[in-house]
Amino acid sequence: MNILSLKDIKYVVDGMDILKGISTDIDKGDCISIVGPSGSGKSTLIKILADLIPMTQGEVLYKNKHYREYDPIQLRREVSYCIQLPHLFGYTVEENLMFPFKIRKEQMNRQRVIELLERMNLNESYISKDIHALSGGEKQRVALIRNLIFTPQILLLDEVTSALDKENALNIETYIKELNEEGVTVLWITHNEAQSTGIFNKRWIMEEGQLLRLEVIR
Ligand SMILES: Nc1ncnc2c1ncn2[C@@H]1O[C@H](COP(=O)(O)OP(=O)(O)OP(=O)(O)O)[C@@H](O)[C@H]1O
Repeated sequence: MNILSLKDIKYVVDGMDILKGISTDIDKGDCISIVGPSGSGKSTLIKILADLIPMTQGEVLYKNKHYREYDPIQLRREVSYCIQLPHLFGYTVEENLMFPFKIRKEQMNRQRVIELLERMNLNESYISKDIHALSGGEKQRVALIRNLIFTPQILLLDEVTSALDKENALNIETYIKELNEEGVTVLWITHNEAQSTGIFNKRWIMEEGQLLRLEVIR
């Protein structure tokens, strides 16, 4: 089943064609790695799919409906976006992990939070930690947990394991693979070609604002 359709997406800034008309379909359950040289437009495309920046021209359809037909809050719950240098707010890890519950007007499910912390190799004590005391890799993991407390339909990831050591990067990859097997569709910008879990079923190769090639891996 087709979950996302990209129709001739263009993005122009100051007369520069950053994205030059990208069209493709994404099936539910796809796990796609997006690769390409620096400046080829990978992050820009992901931000458009995350509904964070408006495209200059084109359409994105989610479950056959235009993005603009959805309530933006609902869309953000279903299409979740996580970046390399995530923004954590306030002072503590708890404030950040409480946020997804807060916007749903729910009490924090502490058990769920602990389960995810442990899954990401962080223990319960992290809940009360000051975010300013976290390493880059710990911040990346806290941000990822914030995105995954409520499982999204689509997960958009931009270099989310860049600050992690090999073991933690592999751990996250394994977890994302499990989510994918449960039906979450994943688009993941990664420079790490040696992803060892065989997680991806497709690869998009971008160059100069275009989708140069689409490879089917399995
Ligand atoms: N708002 C903007 N204003 C000016 N230039 C922009 C803007 N957004 C993107 N660009 C330019 O568009 C090009 C593509 O940027 P983008 O971040 O999407 O590339 P990328 O493939 O993700 O690169 P990297 O692998 O280095 O992260 C770059 O040259 C960037 O400088």
